[in-house]
Amino acid sequence: MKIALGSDHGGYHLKETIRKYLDEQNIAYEDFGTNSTESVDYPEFGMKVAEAVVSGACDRGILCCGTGIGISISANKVPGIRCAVVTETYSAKMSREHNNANVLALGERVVGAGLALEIVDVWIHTEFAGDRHARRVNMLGDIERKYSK
Ligand SMILES: O=C(CO)[C@H](O)[C@H](O)COP(=O)(O)O
Repeated sequence: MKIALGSDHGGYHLKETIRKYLDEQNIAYEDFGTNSTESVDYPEFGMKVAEAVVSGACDRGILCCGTGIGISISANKVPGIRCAVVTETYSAKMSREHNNANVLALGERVVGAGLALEIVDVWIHTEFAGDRHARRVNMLGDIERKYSK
């Protein structure tokens, strides 16, 4: 599995923590920045990670900003992305099992590093359950197609 990793300045430290975790776990990743705490705009990084996932260059994405919200909204603008903002491990598991979330968003100003890594661990190692959930996820694609030109 290859992870696309990205953040704005508000999520930079958490992204770095997750990057080190991925290194330790021998999980491949591509880091799309940002590379410091200098102020940047989260839509750029949400879009880059989302595009890496929908293109197939990466299998899934992990995004961090201050709250996880802005960067997740950015990613979810890219057709084919199902980005979930998660603050605890139950939702991390469900976002994979039920929603087949292909991008995880975390807020550095919301969750501590320890909890964030537990969330990442659960999220990476949980598979989509399919069955009735596949029908519902397919319906999300129908909504995208309805509103695309
Ligand atoms: O959480 C975020 C978006 O949802 C951003 O990280 C946050 O808005 C950045 O704020 P500031 O420019 O004040 O550091």
